[in-house]
Amino acid sequence: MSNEQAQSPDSGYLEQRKKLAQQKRWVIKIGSALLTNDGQGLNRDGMAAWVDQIARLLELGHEVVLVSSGSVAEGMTRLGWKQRPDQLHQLQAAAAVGQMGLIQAYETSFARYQRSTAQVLLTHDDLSDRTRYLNGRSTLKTLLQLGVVPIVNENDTVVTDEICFGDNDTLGALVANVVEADVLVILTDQDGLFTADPRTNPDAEIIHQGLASDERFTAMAGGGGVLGRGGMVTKIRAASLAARSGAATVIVGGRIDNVISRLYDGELLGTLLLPDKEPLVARKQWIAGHLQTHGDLVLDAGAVNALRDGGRSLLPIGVVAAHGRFERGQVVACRDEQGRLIAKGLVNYSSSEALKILKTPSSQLESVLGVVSEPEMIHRDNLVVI
Ligand SMILES: Nc1ncnc2c1ncn2[C@@H]1O[C@H](COP(=O)(O)OP(=O)(O)O)[C@@H](O)[C@H]1O
Ligand SMILES: N[C@@H](CCC(=O)OP(=O)(O)O)C(=O)O
Repeated sequence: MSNEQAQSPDSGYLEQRKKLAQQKRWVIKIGSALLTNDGQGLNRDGMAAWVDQIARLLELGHEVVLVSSGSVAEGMTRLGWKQRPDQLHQLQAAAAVGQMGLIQAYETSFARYQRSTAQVLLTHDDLSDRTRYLNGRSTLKTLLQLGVVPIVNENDTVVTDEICFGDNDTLGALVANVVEADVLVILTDQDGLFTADPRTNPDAEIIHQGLASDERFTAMAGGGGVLGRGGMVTKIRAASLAARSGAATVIVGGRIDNVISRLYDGELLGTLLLPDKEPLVARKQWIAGHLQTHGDLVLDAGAVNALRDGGRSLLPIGVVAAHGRFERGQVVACRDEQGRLIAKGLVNYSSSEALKILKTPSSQLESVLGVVSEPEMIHRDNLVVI
């Protein structure tokens, strides 16, 4: 979605909203705070109402991937647990039990419209591995072509970071990148992003529109509630991740009557965060989407400038230190000497080789390493400046 109007806050809000109806591929993320009926199992009425609206979008020729939380809460109900357990393996067990109920509820609800659903359980690591990423992408795209609604959640049985943090927002953004969605809708328990957390600041005002990269929003965003836990911080970060593949993000209250349909009809609801840079090609999105990198390269000031301003490759001569263990072809973070993240990229040398060629001119690589495959530490085609 284009951002021409994003810079002029007073004009064009409604113009931008009208464009939502033209967006073909939607990723809709429904958060725990909404799905879990204040901890008493799934909010089935809410789910049925969102499904009604999604069915309308599908009927109108749009494609929808649903990213849904709620497995832990449903699992707790099925297991008769009143309190969210502290122990990780119990949370994971609850998620495994509850995922059944979650999928059953969606399956039944979409069946009213003769729509099939598909369960897709992913981890961030799956999306960091190039082969799994490509497999995941083709499966999701095939499901969309078949008119099936993929319902994505984290694979909580095998990962622990996300379940602790309670963050499906990032997963929603990564899925938006994978399927190259046009719009990411994040349904939550507040009407949108406010100037401060409205739970503690009754005077806070809603932000109608902005740029996904605007760092002021991160400062306004606080953590989450009891059931959902990532809070607004993860939603803002998700908007900026989604923007990398050109998707606009709407953060909006899922309890607003007919919210998805009304957004589609161009009503000024929630917060629209627009992408403000050209979308990255798919390979670069995949690199940028890596939340965990395999190691760090520390760059001198000249190398930082060459990457930032010159769009150049990273040469070994500009690398002053290498940390961590990585292999050729893995994603590493590039930092300046103060530790700030500058870029991420696919490295041409393993960590042991990289340590041997720190600050080395490309012409001398062969004498140090014996053989030289590439003169660059990271080629610019494999580098994303952050
Ligand atoms: N600036 C803000 N604007 C709106 N909500 C905010 C803000 N800062 C923090 N929040 C909190 O974020 C919560 C939503 O996030 P979260 O609890 O993780 O929900 P979900 O399960 O939908 O992801 C809200 O209940 C709200 O209290
Ligand atoms: N994957 C887990 C937790 C994910 C979660 O709570 O995320 P969020 O909805 O962003 O607060 C679940 O389905 O319960």
